[in-house]
Amino acid sequence: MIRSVNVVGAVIENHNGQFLCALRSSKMSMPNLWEFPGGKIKEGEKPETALVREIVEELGCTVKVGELVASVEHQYPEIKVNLKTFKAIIENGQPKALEHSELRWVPKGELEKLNWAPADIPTVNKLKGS
Ligand SMILES: Nc1nc2c([nH]c(=O)n2[C@H]2C[C@H](O)[C@@H](COP(=O)(O)OP(=O)(O)OP(=O)(O)O)O2)c(=O)[nH]1
Repeated sequence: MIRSVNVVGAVIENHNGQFLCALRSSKMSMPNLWEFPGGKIKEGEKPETALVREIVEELGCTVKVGELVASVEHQYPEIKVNLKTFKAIIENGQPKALEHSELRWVPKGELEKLNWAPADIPTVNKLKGS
């Protein structure tokens, strides 16, 4: 059976034009790859609601979700990921790496130097060209 998951990721930009990048920990699936923080959408949940929930769980802060950046279907060897990334701004709190091994603010010109989860590349390319 083809396994597929619907996933949301947050593109969070700060006032210096840097983007919040998160390194998946060695305990997560796809370990040691950079991603946009977020996670799986639950059955019946709106993508925007899922993103707010996941950011509280992973970063301990609340965000306001904005426009869609990219919608990507990526087939990994064992799973198909449907990833939607959204712009988001922090409303309350400071992001903390509650589940990731590292958080890093990266200017857009340096985003492509990170070792990204492959499904994230179209989002990185859109930001680079924006
Ligand atoms: N969160 C997130 N996941 C991504 C991105 N790119 C990408 O390929 N993925 C993949 C990794 C995982 O296979 C899946 C998301 O799973 P996850 O482990 O982050 O989600 P979750 O927190 O809801 O998971 P769980 O621990 O509840 O099972 O999507 C991304 O930018 N953000």
